Amino acid sequence: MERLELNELRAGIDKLDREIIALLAERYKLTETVGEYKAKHGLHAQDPEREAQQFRKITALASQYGLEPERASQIYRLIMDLAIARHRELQASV
Ligand SMILES: C=C(O[C@@H]1C=C(C(=O)O)C=C[C@H]1O)C(=O)O
Repeated sequence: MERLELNELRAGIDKLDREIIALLAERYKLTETVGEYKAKHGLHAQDPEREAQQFRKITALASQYGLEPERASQIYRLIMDLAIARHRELQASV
Protein backbone atom coordinates (compact mmCIF):
# COMPACT_ATOMS: atom_id res chain seq x y z
CA MET A 1 0.00 0.00 0.00
CA GLU A 2 1.26 3.48 -0.87
CA ARG A 3 1.47 6.30 1.68
CA LEU A 4 -1.14 8.26 -0.30
CA GLU A 5 -3.56 5.35 -0.12
CA LEU A 6 -3.02 5.03 3.64
CA ASN A 7 -3.85 8.73 4.05
CA GLU A 8 -6.99 8.33 1.95
CA LEU A 9 -8.13 5.36 4.01
CA ARG A 10 -7.54 7.33 7.22
CA ALA A 11 -9.46 10.30 5.87
CA GLY A 12 -12.35 7.90 5.20
CA ILE A 13 -12.10 6.61 8.79
CA ASP A 14 -12.10 10.18 10.16
CA LYS A 15 -15.23 11.05 8.19
CA LEU A 16 -17.05 7.94 9.44
CA ASP A 17 -15.95 8.57 13.03
CA ARG A 18 -17.52 12.02 12.91
CA GLU A 19 -20.79 10.49 11.70
CA ILE A 20 -20.68 7.69 14.27
CA ILE A 21 -20.11 10.16 17.14
CA ALA A 22 -22.94 12.39 15.89
CA LEU A 23 -25.29 9.38 15.78
CA LEU A 24 -24.18 8.12 19.20
CA ALA A 25 -24.87 11.57 20.65
CA GLU A 26 -28.33 11.53 19.08
CA ARG A 27 -28.99 8.01 20.42
CA TYR A 28 -27.76 9.07 23.86
CA LYS A 29 -30.28 11.93 23.93
CA LEU A 30 -33.10 9.48 23.20
CA THR A 31 -31.98 6.98 25.83
CA GLU A 32 -31.63 9.84 28.32
CA THR A 33 -35.30 10.73 27.79
CA VAL A 34 -36.29 7.06 28.10
CA GLY A 35 -34.29 6.94 31.37
CA GLU A 36 -36.08 10.00 32.73
CA TYR A 37 -39.44 8.42 31.88
CA LYS A 38 -38.46 5.14 33.57
CA ALA A 39 -37.22 6.92 36.70
CA LYS A 40 -40.44 8.94 36.91
CA HIS A 41 -42.65 5.85 36.51
CA GLY A 42 -40.60 3.46 38.65
CA LEU A 43 -39.66 1.17 35.72
CA HIS A 44 -36.52 -1.02 35.75
CA ALA A 45 -33.37 0.52 34.24
CA GLN A 46 -32.80 -2.67 32.22
CA ASP A 47 -35.45 -4.19 29.96
CA PRO A 48 -34.36 -7.70 28.85
CA GLU A 49 -37.32 -8.15 26.51
CA ARG A 50 -36.52 -4.93 24.63
CA GLU A 51 -32.84 -5.93 24.56
CA ALA A 52 -33.63 -9.32 23.01
CA GLN A 53 -35.64 -7.51 20.35
CA GLN A 54 -32.74 -5.08 19.82
CA PHE A 55 -30.17 -7.87 19.43
CA ARG A 56 -32.35 -9.68 16.88
CA LYS A 57 -32.53 -6.46 14.87
CA ILE A 58 -28.81 -5.66 15.29
CA THR A 59 -27.57 -9.10 14.22
CA ALA A 60 -29.88 -9.06 11.18
CA LEU A 61 -28.68 -5.56 10.19
CA ALA A 62 -25.03 -6.56 10.73
CA SER A 63 -25.42 -9.55 8.39
CA GLN A 64 -27.12 -7.34 5.85
CA TYR A 65 -24.20 -4.86 5.90
CA GLY A 66 -21.43 -7.47 5.98
CA LEU A 67 -20.40 -6.95 9.62
CA GLU A 68 -19.92 -10.03 11.82
CA PRO A 69 -23.07 -10.25 14.00
CA GLU A 70 -20.93 -11.16 17.03
CA ARG A 71 -18.88 -7.96 16.63
CA ALA A 72 -22.01 -5.83 16.28
CA SER A 73 -23.47 -7.50 19.39
CA GLN A 74 -20.32 -6.75 21.41
CA ILE A 75 -20.46 -3.07 20.44
CA TYR A 76 -24.17 -2.84 21.27
CA ARG A 77 -23.75 -4.66 24.58
CA LEU A 78 -21.41 -1.84 25.63
CA ILE A 79 -23.68 0.93 24.28
CA MET A 80 -26.68 -0.54 26.12
CA ASP A 81 -24.75 -1.13 29.34
CA LEU A 82 -23.77 2.55 29.38
CA ALA A 83 -27.42 3.57 28.84
CA ILE A 84 -28.51 1.24 31.67
CA ALA A 85 -25.83 2.63 34.02
CA ARG A 86 -27.11 6.14 33.27
CA HIS A 87 -30.72 5.02 33.90
CA ARG A 88 -29.63 3.68 37.30
CA GLU A 89 -28.05 7.06 38.08
CA LEU A 90 -31.28 8.83 37.11
CA GLN A 91 -33.29 6.47 39.33
CA ALA A 92 -30.98 7.08 42.27
CA SER A 93 -31.45 10.83 41.90
CA VAL A 94 -35.29 10.71 42.01
C1 LIG B 1 -33.20 2.55 26.28
C2 LIG B 1 -33.78 1.61 27.05
O1 LIG B 1 -33.15 1.10 28.20
C3 LIG B 1 -32.18 0.05 28.16
C4 LIG B 1 -31.23 0.30 27.07
C5 LIG B 1 -31.50 -0.17 25.80
C6 LIG B 1 -30.78 0.38 24.61
O2 LIG B 1 -29.79 1.11 24.81
O3 LIG B 1 -31.23 0.11 23.48
C7 LIG B 1 -32.49 -1.17 25.63
C8 LIG B 1 -33.18 -1.69 26.67
C9 LIG B 1 -32.92 -1.29 28.07
O4 LIG B 1 -32.21 -2.31 28.75
C10 LIG B 1 -35.14 1.10 26.78
O5 LIG B 1 -35.71 0.42 27.66
O6 LIG B 1 -35.66 1.36 25.68
